[in-house]
Amino acid sequence: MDNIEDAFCIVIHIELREMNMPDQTVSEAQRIWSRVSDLLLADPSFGQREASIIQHSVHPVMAMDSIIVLSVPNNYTRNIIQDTLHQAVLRALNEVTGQDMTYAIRVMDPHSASDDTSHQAPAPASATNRPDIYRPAPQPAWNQPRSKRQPTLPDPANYISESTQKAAHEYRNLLPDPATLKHPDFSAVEDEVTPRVDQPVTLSRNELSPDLSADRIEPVASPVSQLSSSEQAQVSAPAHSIPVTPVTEAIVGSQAAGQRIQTQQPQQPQQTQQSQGAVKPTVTQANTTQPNTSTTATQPKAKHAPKIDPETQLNSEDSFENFVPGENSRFAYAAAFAVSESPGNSYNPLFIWGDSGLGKTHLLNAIGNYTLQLYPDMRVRYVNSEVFMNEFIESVKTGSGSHSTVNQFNDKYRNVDMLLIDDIQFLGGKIGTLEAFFHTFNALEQANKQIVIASDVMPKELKGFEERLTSRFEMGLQADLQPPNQETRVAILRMKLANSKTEKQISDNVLALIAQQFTDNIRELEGALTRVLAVATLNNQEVTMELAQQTLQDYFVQDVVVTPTDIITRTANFFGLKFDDLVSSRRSHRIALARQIAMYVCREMTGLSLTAIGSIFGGRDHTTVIHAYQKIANEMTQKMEVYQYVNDLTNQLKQKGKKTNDTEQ
Ligand SMILES: Nc1ncnc2c1ncn2[C@@H]1O[C@H](COP(=O)(O)OP(=O)(O)OP(=O)(O)O)[C@@H](O)[C@H]1O
Repeated sequence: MDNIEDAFCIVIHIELREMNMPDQTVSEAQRIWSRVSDLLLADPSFGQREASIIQHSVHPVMAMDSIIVLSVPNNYTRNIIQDTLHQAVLRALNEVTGQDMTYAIRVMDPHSASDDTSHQAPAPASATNRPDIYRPAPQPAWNQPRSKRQPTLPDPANYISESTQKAAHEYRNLLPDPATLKHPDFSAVEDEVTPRVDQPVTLSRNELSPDLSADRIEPVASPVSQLSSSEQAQVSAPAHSIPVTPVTEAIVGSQAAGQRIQTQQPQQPQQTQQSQGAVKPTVTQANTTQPNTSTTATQPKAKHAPKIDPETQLNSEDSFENFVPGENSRFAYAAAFAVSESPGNSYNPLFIWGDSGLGKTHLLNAIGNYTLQLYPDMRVRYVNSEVFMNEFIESVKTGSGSHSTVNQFNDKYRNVDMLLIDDIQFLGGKIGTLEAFFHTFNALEQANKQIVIASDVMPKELKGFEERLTSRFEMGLQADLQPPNQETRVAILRMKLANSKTEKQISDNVLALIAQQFTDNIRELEGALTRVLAVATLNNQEVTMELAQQTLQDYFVQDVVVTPTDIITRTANFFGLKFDDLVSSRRSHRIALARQIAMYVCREMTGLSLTAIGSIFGGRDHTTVIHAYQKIANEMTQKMEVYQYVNDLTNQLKQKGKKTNDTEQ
């Protein structure tokens, strides 16, 4: 019998006989499978993933006549056996038994039969009486040593739609065999895995905040002296000083995204006439697209605030389900999916890189969220590298380098099963933090814990990183994200529209028009959709081509120089506030609204990371920025004045940016 499907039919008959299944059929199956798996594991053509499946995920149930019944935990495992191991299993069975033997697979989780009921044998009535045979092994915690782990993958169908799963598995053939990837040799660093805090740590110059002049830097004692100069500056900065150190670094980094940003500490703006009192924003939109206060358009339902899990720091809103894979991102998407399904086993580290706004953070969060759905016991942590650095420096600062605080930091990032680190490029030249990250990386890699890294450039283009680290990044799988093509951009817009909860319809022509104008950055694409929806909703109009064209006319002029200082200054002026109000901790309604609008515009116009924006606004957390961004995006479609503030502010900034450009040319 060479058709595996026939075997499944036979299994149904076998199942009926299982109630009286003689024990020797069980031991016979175990004997056969043990030898078959030895043969398979000796085959060098199989990768880590297959080896792991053979060793841990396949359990012999019984052998009878010329069939062996194997149980696997889920459809995913079954598919891999059928797709990549089928012929080899048949060959090995024949070799071991000396006869034309075949196999049948039973998927243990009954729910996972959803996509193949024709193949699925019903659970035998005797199953509950034969726990050693029919029940899956107890679900172990993921922090157990790897050798003791049992398969725990529940049915993905419980968490993710069939179409998403199908797409991810379809693209999987784009991925290389994990076994072909080189893996780092850790022998050289074994002794160093836990850095000693009593040894000098060097902080590099660029870990110093550029706006902190050297004479402001107080002498620091060991182990602070082990940090780079910019890290030292942060350590020695008085608690009340403005937490700008990481921000300025990020700002410099953001130039890659085509923005020119000031790095010095923003000056308090001159009091202008405008800033003496509240200034009503000037309306600059053409009449047809002006939000109309007198109309009561259908209000979209308020989008709930993003949920950032305090423990994992994952944003629950970013999933594989709401990520639209296109030609530009299929490889990264498939790799991300594979890593979620088989963390630590397939591609480690996974290095995702691409320009701003192309979905790196989204994929990182999707990996974390999906992994936790599949493996609820796993310890997953998302961190932006700026936060990583701040926490590292804080650990040195708080305990004056004592073992306890540094160890707490180490524990936090080493005692995880999956570390997702975003914007790694930010650590360039931060010698002390890079050292800490190097050891974290090694500790995790050695323990087969999954590491996923996001960056705006590929490993070998990372600036300020030692070769020992970039070479490690290169040893996993690198997956890039490119700007999406027109078709994918339209698909993304369609999905964002569906998820926006607005009741407005937008024709394909209009979606195509928006997609044509925003080609390089999906965040901008989303921003454009938000504006078009806002104007239509507030005017109670349909979204016509004309309305869309007019709304987007001047939206995001290319090559405009916009700095956070400009944005904060102008927003403060708009609201009759001072620059300092927006970066202060004050929370009056007016200040909070102005601050949220300024954060929204910063996110849209500067390409700064969430963490960088949070730091600029008085050291706020990145989750505050996400909240502000989504709140304002939502309110723009509901409140005319919010739309106008944002629109006028953007127009003013663009005008100023253009002038600056013109002067410089
Ligand atoms: N393929 C996609 N499908 C749906 N939404 C996407 C896709 N790619 C990106 N997005 C959305 O675009 C926005 C920007 O994505 P994200 O923040 O992940 O980009 P990024 O590459 O991390 O940018 P940055 O480097 O500036 O932080 C997010 O709202 C994200 O949900």
